[in-house]
Amino acid sequence: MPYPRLNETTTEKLEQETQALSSFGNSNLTTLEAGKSLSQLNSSVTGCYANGSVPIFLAANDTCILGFFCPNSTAQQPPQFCPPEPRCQVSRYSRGQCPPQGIFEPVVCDAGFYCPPGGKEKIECAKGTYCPMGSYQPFKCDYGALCSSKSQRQVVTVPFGILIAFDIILGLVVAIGYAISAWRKRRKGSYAPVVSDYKEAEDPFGDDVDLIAKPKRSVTTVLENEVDEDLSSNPHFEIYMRFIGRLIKSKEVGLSFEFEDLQFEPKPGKKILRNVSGSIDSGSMWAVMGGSGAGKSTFVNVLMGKTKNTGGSIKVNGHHKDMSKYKKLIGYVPQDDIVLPELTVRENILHSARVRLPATWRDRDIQAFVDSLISCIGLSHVQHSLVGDANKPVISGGQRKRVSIGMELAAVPMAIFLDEPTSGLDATSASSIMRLLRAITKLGVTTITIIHQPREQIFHGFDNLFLLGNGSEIYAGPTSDASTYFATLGYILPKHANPADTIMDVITGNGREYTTDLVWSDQPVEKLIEQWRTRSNFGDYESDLHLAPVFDTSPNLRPTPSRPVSVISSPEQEHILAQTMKKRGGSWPAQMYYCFKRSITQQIRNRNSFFFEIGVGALAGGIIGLSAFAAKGQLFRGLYQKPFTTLSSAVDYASISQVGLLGGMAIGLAASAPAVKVFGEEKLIYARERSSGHSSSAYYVGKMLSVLPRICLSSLHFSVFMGILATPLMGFHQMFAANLLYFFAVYGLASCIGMVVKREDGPLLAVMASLIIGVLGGVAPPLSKVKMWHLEGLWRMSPGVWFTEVYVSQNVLPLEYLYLLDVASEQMGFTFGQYSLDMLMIFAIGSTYRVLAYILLVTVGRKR
Ligand SMILES: Nc1ncnc2c1ncn2[C@@H]1O[C@H](COP(=O)(O)OP(=O)(O)OP(=O)(O)O)[C@@H](O)[C@H]1O
Repeated sequence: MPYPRLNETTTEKLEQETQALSSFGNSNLTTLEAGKSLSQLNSSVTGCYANGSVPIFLAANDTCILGFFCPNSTAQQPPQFCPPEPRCQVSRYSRGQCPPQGIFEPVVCDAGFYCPPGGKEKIECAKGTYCPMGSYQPFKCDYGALCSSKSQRQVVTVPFGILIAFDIILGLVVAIGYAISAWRKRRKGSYAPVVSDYKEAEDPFGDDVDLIAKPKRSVTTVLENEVDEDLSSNPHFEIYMRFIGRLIKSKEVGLSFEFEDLQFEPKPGKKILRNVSGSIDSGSMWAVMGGSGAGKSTFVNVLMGKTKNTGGSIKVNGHHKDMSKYKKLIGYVPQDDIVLPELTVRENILHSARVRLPATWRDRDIQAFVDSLISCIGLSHVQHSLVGDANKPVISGGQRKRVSIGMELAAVPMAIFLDEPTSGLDATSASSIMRLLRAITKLGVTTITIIHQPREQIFHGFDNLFLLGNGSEIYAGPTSDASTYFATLGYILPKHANPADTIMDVITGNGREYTTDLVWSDQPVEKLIEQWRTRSNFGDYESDLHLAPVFDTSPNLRPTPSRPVSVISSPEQEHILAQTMKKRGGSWPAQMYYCFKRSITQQIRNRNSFFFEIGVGALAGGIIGLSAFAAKGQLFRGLYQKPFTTLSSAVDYASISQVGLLGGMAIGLAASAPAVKVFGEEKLIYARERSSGHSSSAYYVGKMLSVLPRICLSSLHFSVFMGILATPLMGFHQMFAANLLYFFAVYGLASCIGMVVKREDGPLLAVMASLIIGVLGGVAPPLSKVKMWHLEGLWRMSPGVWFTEVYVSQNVLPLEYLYLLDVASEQMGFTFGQYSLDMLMIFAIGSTYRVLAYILLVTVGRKR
């Protein structure tokens, strides 16, 4: 609305009003800037439109503060405030503006215009600039922003262009990635060439033998004399064995275990392992058998150092050592298949090989080794298939089990523990896996396998048996002696039945049908244990029974020469072992890189969740932007600067704080659920890798870096849509940076939650936690109130409060000349003008979450 300039009509009106004012009496006149005496004011002309309205002089001279339009005031007629008409008052309280109530009343410069200092002019905002309400000079629009003439806000377009470009690039990268992987799959269909590369040389790594003298039994000797025919006919098997020969040069540097009176009693009175003693020679193959709940897994876990024994002792190579020291040389195939479902069979095994084999191996060799291993475990035809999981299976359960075994074999451990490796496998696959294990045992690898119901052929493949019942040892010794031993106890194992089944019946207390009337008719498990402890009957009955050998040696399995179960380790061998351990495992940067790469692959394979997260970010930004769209960028209104404070409308401290609050909460919603999965879904795989010597920090850093592109993209989508619609005054780069840091913090927080809660509870709890830090943004309850409660410190521990402070501060500071910001700051509780500190604190809190997440990762991983 054009403001009336002095003309004849208004002059007349003013004169009338002046007279009326004189008749009213001068006592009604007041000034805010008491620069004038009443006599001076008497001589002034008042210009309120409403009859009888008495103006308040706002200044003693023609003062017009920045951002105001004072077209009519002069030195003689200083700016005045006229008491507003009721309708004007309502308008000021609700919309924040009302036309001037008098001719000398200043008015804040209209949006879309700017009023240069002095306030005498109101100029249209030119194209390429924008003028929010109360501008005294135009704000320059960012490059490419939509700013027509008379714009009161800028609509940024460059970030939108960047976003589209990123999305196109992302789409192309994904498409190219798929094309490459499809091409690789086709190419890898016949990967035979690597075989010929390695087959011809007797020892392709000859000079690499820096650890030990020649092996007792060379790979060639084993290959020629001690391997079952069906294995040796596979050309890949030879390659595989030669690779193993590269690492395991001699039986003397293998791992042997001696244990005495091993006990595990997690709580008083609950004995899981009771005084288990024995020894396991290096390069021997043991089967651990017993009924369900007999303590087999516990025994193996204690032996490996995964579970701390509560009594007894374990020696490795004759020395009392911390078992965790040997983790790089020990392989463990858990009962459950802990594999990454988003990776292919080959990728799972290759990752394990890359991370655990010596850093000196060339990647080409590692790949060739993995190819040969995959062939040996019968997975060549599915090597490029995704592993999948129980919910979305891609390969069969038996194949997944073989992947799990392959991941350990790929590390060429010196001792391998397997918890029911054949469960879920068909008889042929089970035999083939056990043959492979037997072959590597002959090269010096100690193999300890928990096994249920092995078929007869597999049973005979074990050199030794360890039988457990109720946590106690029932038998430990050569498999071939077991029949004799049980005979001494009065059990005759039928010749044509599977001895494994018969033994299981006996040691679980169901062996009545195999008893002779020579001795006891039936023996409870306790009796068997007692017999084993005393062992006196063994010798007594042996000669009387004249037992024919019960176990036939399978024609497919060659007997292993029996060895004395004793271990002597020389200082030289200890040194060799120490050197071996040092050399095992990829370097830290390599491990980190492989984890990073693997995680990126997982994200690409999980593209739906990736795109969903980005889409939710865009949607959340768009919704918040829409909610503020109608305000046209005017998200704050404070009290005007002195001396025009009296002209102030109702303040609006809520809009911009709410944008900050909603922004924080929306980021929490968009980011927390996917973030919780980053580590939460992989706790088991991490624990498995960690127990095999994988660096925790390399894993963590690799994972963390891999989600940074995702965080950036989500933040960009969120910021662009919010920025375009809400058009806040703060620069886009500042808004993006704040959002990015807040995404970073939420990811950290959600990672912590994911570490400690159950997988299924993670997303919900992470969302709740991120909403809580958002609510602690200092908006409701306002930070000023929180300060009164002396709880500001608590609030300041949340990134939400710093984040909201950035939003509020950066949106009000450009209008600092117009509004009383110290009053606003006091009312709201926020401190303005500490952008760097605010950003630093969001980053610091986010980083603290990250450090906490790392500590939790290591702690939780250690417990598993
Ligand atoms: N840390 C522990 N705290 C309490 N009880 C435990 C603990 N570890 C194992 N147990 C209990 O000890 C018993 C033996 O468990 P373990 O897993 O060793 O048996 P298992 O012989 O491997 O059985 P299965 O063949 O069924 O896998 C079980 O009853 C198990 O619940």
